[in-house]
Amino acid sequence: MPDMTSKTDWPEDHSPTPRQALHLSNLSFRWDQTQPPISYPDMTLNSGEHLFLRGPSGSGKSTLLSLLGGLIVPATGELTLLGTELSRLTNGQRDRFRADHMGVIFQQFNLVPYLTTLDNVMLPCRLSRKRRSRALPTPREEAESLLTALGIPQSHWHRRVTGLSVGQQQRVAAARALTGAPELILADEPTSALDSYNRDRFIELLLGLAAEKRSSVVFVSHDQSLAERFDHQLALEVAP
Ligand SMILES: Nc1ncnc2c1ncn2[C@@H]1O[C@H](COP(=O)(O)OP(=O)(O)OP(=O)(O)O)[C@@H](O)[C@H]1O
Repeated sequence: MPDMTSKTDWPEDHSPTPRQALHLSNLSFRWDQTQPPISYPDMTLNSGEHLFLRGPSGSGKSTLLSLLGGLIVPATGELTLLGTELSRLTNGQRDRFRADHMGVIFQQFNLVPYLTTLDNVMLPCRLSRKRRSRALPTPREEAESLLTALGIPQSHWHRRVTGLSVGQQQRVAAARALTGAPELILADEPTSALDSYNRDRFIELLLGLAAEKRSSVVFVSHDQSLAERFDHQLALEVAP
């Protein structure tokens, strides 16, 4: 059985932000006919709440992030993000939806190697007018304040991002995910390369900045000790 726990009550919401960040109903996905489908428990995450997603290798954590990111479409069921049922969108509309509403932090960070640190952080604002309009006071100033908050020295801002350490690149990826206040941040094992001090500090910063921007975080990790920092947990199991 999935383990879903809720520790917080959602405060009264007077903003125009949709109340539900995500809702899964009867969701399943099949990579190919030789494998059993991966089935996901029904769940709802309210706007601004954070979800810790865990489960053994092969249980479908990364597959769920790909479904949430609209990179693949479900075999059955519904996946509703911010009130929009993703499978009703065309491929192009899903790409636009992702650019407008989601920040992603993957294990390999996916930073653009020939761009500077600052240009990497501002990239989502170049790709989405919505993100640009929410990057306050300006995309550049927001990028600078995120980099400062995440402890990236100013001397690194105009360097190619590949010149930064792995831990620094990871924080640049977090700044890029947060820029333009997307409603949903998807993070796939972003702390796997860090020692426990830097891991704790990174999560504190990520959740603190996400709270400022009222973004929901879906965070995948094998590290159960991190779970208590999240509003909800979802435990997946490998299909029999
Ligand atoms: N691109 C793919 N093509 C075919 N099968 C895939 C693909 N990606 C994942 N799978 C299969 O789907 C299942 C779930 O994989 P997934 O990567 O989602 O698990 P995970 O829980 O993220 O694992 P890990 O903790 O090892 O990253 C596995 O059986 C895997 O082999």
